[in-house]
Amino acid sequence: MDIRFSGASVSFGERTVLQPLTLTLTERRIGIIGLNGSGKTTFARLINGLVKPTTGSVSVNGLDTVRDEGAVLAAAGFIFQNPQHQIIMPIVHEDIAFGLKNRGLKTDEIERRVAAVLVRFGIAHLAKRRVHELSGGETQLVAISSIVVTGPGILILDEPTNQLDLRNRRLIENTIAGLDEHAIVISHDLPLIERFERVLWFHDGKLVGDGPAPETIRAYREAAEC
Ligand SMILES: Nc1ncnc2c1ncn2[C@@H]1O[C@H](COP(=O)(O)OP(=O)(O)OP(=O)(O)O)[C@@H](O)[C@H]1O
Repeated sequence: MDIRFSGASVSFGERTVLQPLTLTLTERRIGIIGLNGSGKTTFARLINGLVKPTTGSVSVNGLDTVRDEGAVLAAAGFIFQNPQHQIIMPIVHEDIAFGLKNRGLKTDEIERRVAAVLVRFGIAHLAKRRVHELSGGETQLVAISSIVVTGPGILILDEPTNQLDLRNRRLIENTIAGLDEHAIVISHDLPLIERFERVLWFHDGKLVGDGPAPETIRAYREAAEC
């Protein structure tokens, strides 16, 4: 993974919500922390081109998020804060197959890939269930599966343990730890990211901390006085 921000900033109208940023991301596990409204989601959305830089540029494995929009979307999958918002089909199996059907894959290839991902995430028994009847943790696993099945090398997860109980939170924590893909995780759940190789801390649209997880989390806790 090679993600490069070169003087990338984001403004909405007159308001700059992310100050110009130049950095390279290569680590397998990267956490993003900061108070509400500090720019975390905007930063993460820049990576897969859901938000375009107002100044500068962002590239993913040499692909520019503006020029090579489709290829960037395929390389970096985004799992939204509320997985309900990204689930499109009513049945688990159909939802996981949806992205592959859209890409025009043959039926047997779709079946093979969906079956593999269901087994990989331990949800084969849920294949025929209605998505809206699943628990929070199960829904999150379906959302992750629906993205992973399309084969991105990078996963961006926006508050994946938000509103999960302790058991489901642990399930998602273990799932993230076991991912073969690179993972960039936005979280207010600091223990979730405490073993990550690198943590970025945003405050008021500025990157104010960037380093190994223990140091960055400690500085963030001290600043937030909690
Ligand atoms: N499309 C948009 N139009 C206008 N302002 C926006 C837009 N998207 C985000 N913002 C503003 O940019 C700022 C940063 O938002 P962002 O969602 O990146 O923060 P965050 O750190 O992810 O917050 P949270 O922890 O609450 O999810 C906020 O003030 C938000 O209101």
